[in-house]
Amino acid sequence: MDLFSSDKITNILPFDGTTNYHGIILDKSQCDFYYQQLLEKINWKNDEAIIFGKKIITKRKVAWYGASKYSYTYSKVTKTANLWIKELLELKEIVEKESNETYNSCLLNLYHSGDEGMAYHSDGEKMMKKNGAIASLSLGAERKFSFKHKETKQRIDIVLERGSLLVMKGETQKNWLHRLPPTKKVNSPRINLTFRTIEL
Ligand SMILES: O=C(O)CCC(=O)C(=O)O
Ligand SMILES: [Fe+2]
Repeated sequence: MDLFSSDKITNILPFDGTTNYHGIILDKSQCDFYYQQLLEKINWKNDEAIIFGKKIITKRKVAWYGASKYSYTYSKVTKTANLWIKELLELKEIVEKESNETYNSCLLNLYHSGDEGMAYHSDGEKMMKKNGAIASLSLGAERKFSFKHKETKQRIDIVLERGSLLVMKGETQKNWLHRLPPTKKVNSPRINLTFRTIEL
């Protein structure tokens, strides 16, 4: 985190968690460069899960990367991490410096258009470090992102700008759900990267 960016970092949650919006941390040429590289080089796959005994295949594409071939089973489907590529290691370093945290894995999502989103959930999987920071970097189309408190149901909306960083930490996952709502207003793709720390 540099001296000049720290004053624009704000916790967007009113209580029960810390989610800092750092604003735009990548300039336009970095955004264009990494967006293209990731589109071409990432091992994108449609996500699969078994829900109520039925196989679900998402339109959104996903990929999981990390420092070793971590594997875990979620909704009866086993996933294995791909090994870091150069561009992800570069982005990881930028994000680690800006957030003052470290990460050992990254989940990537590719939303082809505003039709695709992600339903309310929290990211408290067993293999993730408890209350560990999750750093969300956005490339491509700007999208709205929403939080909903698990008890009070209070909602907080934010626009995730291209090249922006949002860092969820502390009790955010315990107390709040988040989602990427689908929207008719967006027709272009977005890539999101969430850097995380997993413990095996
Ligand atoms: O696409 C996003 O901004 C969020 C993705 C997300 O919540 C997740 O991968 O857990
Ligand atoms: Fe999430």
